[in-house]
Amino acid sequence: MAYEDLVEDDNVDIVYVSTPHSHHYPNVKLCLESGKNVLCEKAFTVNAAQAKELVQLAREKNLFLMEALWTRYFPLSVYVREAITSGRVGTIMRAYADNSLDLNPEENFSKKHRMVNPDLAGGVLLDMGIYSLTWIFQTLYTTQPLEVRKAPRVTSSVRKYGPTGVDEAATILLTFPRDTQSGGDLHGIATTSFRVASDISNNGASGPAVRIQGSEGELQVWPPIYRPTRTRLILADGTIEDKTWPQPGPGQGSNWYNGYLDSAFAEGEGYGMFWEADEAAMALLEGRKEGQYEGLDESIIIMNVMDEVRRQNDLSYPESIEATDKNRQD
Ligand SMILES: NC(=O)C1=CN([C@@H]2O[C@H](COP(=O)(O)OP(=O)(O)OC[C@H]3O[C@@H](n4cnc5c(N)ncnc54)[C@H](OP(=O)(O)O)[C@@H]3O)[C@@H](O)[C@H]2O)C=CC1
Ligand SMILES: O=C1OC[C@@H](O)[C@H](O)[C@H]1O
Repeated sequence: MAYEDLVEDDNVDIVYVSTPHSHHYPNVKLCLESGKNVLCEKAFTVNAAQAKELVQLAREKNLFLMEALWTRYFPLSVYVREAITSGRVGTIMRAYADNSLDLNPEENFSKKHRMVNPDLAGGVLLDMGIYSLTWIFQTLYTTQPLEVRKAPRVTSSVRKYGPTGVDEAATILLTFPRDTQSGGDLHGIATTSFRVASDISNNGASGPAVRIQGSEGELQVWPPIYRPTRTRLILADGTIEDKTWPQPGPGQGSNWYNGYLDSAFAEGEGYGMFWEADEAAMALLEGRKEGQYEGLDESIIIMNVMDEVRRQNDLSYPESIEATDKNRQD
């Protein structure tokens, strides 16, 4: 079925867009213009200008639009955010987050593969770095009262991938302004790489890949941070709270293949998208127009951060996929 036919179908309430990043903007736009609600995979768009235009369109048409950042909707993430907002770790001050998978890009990806192809907005930042930024944002930004949240300042370094010129590693320092009475500025360090691993052992031996530090304690999350299953809360009074968070699915050893890379990377579990899909369905039933754990304004701010990282490191995609219809007309 052609996408044009799909969006004309009266039986369709909502469309899940899961094409390569380069195609999110035109695909989402087609859906919204045809009156369809949309759940759109990460990274939301190629740049913030595209995200802003889609958000404006969704709001004008009173349609639901949400970035499908599945991690935000896991019970594990709800627990971590609540441990922060309830004050269990004291005044939150700093977070580190790493999402690195030693993917050996030369071996695993042809130059045309969406992970490394600039024409499809390939590169580590939009595909994997988005998860490191998600952890920094959902702990240091989303946990602050809405009215005091401020976009971060950004300093970054990027290493490029020789064969195609996209980014293969990024290190981002984020400073979130916060008033002195509430604890002052917060620092976040987000890292991502195709060439080293958050957990080289693949069994947790490398330790946590997210650390969230407050005045009274620390929260830790074990990799992979896009779909974590293990947390530890350590408090200054000696408390240690270990938890595991099973993901629904056929289970390790089932030989179930998640469709990503070769069988060496089969994950054996993967129904975790249930939670974000459920959120989208609940929003439609309740008449909400955004996801409750990452609003559209926050998705735009995160796209702004990635734009800034690319600007600082002289990284751009072809104009044909950076453009918006608005800036094409100007
Ligand atoms: N949340 C998660 O865990 C994951 C999220 N993702 C995200 O999902 C999205 C898709 O990733 P993935 O499934 O790996 O992508 P694929 O490369 O497998 O493409 C998905 C679909 O997009 C369409 N497509 C692919 N290439 C092109 C192209 N050059 N031009 C037009 N359409 C194309 C095809 O749809 P058709 O058959 O209809 O033509 C294809 O089946 C990305 O945003 C990615 O970041 C990916 C993996 C895991
Ligand atoms: O979104 C994703 O999460 C799972 C990873 O394996 C993959 O790189 C990425 O696209």
